[in-house]
Amino acid sequence: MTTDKVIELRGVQQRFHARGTPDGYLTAVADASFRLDAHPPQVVSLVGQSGSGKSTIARNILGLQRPTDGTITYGGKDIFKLSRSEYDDYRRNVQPVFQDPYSIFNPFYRVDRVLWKAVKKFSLATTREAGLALIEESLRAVSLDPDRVLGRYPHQLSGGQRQRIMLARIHMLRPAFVIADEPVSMLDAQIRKMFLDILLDFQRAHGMTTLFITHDLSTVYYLGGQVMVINKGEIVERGPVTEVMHTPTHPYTRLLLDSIPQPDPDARWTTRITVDESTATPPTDTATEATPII
Ligand SMILES: Nc1ncnc2c1ncn2[C@@H]1O[C@H](COP(=O)(O)OP(=O)(O)OP(=O)(O)O)[C@@H](O)[C@H]1O
Repeated sequence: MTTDKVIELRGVQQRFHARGTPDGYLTAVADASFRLDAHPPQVVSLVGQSGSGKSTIARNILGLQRPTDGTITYGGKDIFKLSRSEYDDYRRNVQPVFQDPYSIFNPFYRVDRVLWKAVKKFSLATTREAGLALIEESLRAVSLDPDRVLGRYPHQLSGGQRQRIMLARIHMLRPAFVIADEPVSMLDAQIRKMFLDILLDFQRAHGMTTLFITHDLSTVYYLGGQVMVINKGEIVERGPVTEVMHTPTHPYTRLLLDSIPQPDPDARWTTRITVDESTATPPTDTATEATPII
C-alpha cells in the first residue's frame, strides 16, 4: 500500500495545562489513530460532542499544534520534522476551512488579497491576467459572481460568501486534503447545503479528500462516506456512515444518535442529555505552538 498522499495519526495525544483539574492538566485528545487517504478521494466526518477534541485534532493535522505524544505522518514522514520543501508541499496539499472565515481576512484589505496571496505564494500563475482568470474561474466554481465580490471588504460580504471565498481558494490550490472544522455551523440551511455540495464536487471532480469536523449528525448523513465518532478525546467507532448510524456498536454512538431532536411536534424530545466533561488525565509533556498554515 502506498504511503504517498496519506495522512496517518498514530496514538496522538494532546494535553493542556488546565486549572481546576485534579492534576492541573486536561487531556483533549487521549488516543487518536487513523489514516486519511487521498486515493480514492473520500469524505470522512469526525463527529462528537462539544469539547471532545475534534478541533484539537484538526489543529494537530494542520501543524498548528504539536501533539504531546504520538505521531502524524504525511507520505510516511513526521509532519513536524519535514524539510522546508516537504513542509511547503504539505501546506499546499492540506488546506483548512474554519468555522469563522472572518478571522482569516484582514478587515483593512479587500477580499481579493486572500486569493492573490495564494496565487503568489504557490506560483499558480505567471502573469496578472492568468492570475485573475484563475481567481474568476474559482469564484464561479463556488457560485460567486466575481463582479460582486472582488474589490469588496470582508464586512461587505455575508458569512456564506466569505466561506465560499475560502472554498474558491481551495479550488485554485487543488489540495489533496481539506480539513474542514465546523465550517457550516454558522450558515443557514440553504447556504449550508450549497457549501456541502461544493465539497462533494471537490471530491468527485477534483479528487480531494475531506476531513469534516462537526457535531451535527444530519450533516454527516448528508455528506455520506465514512464517519469517525470521538468521545472524550478517543475515537470509539469508524465506518461507513450508513453502517455506523444504523448499527452503532459503541454505547456513545448510540447515545449520540438518541440525542437527535425529533422534528415531529407530537413526539417531543424529552430525554435529558448528560455531558461528561471529566477528561483530565496525567500529563506526559506540554504542548508547543507552530506557525499558522495560511
Ligand atoms: N489551547 C488550549 N489550552 C487549554 N485547553 C484547551 C486548548 N484547546 C482546547 N482545549 C480544551 O481541550 C478540550 C477539547 O477542545 P476542542 O476544541 O478540541 O473540542 P471540540 O470537540 O472541537 O469542541 P467544539 O465542538 O465545542 O468546538 C476542551 O476541553 C478545551 O477546553
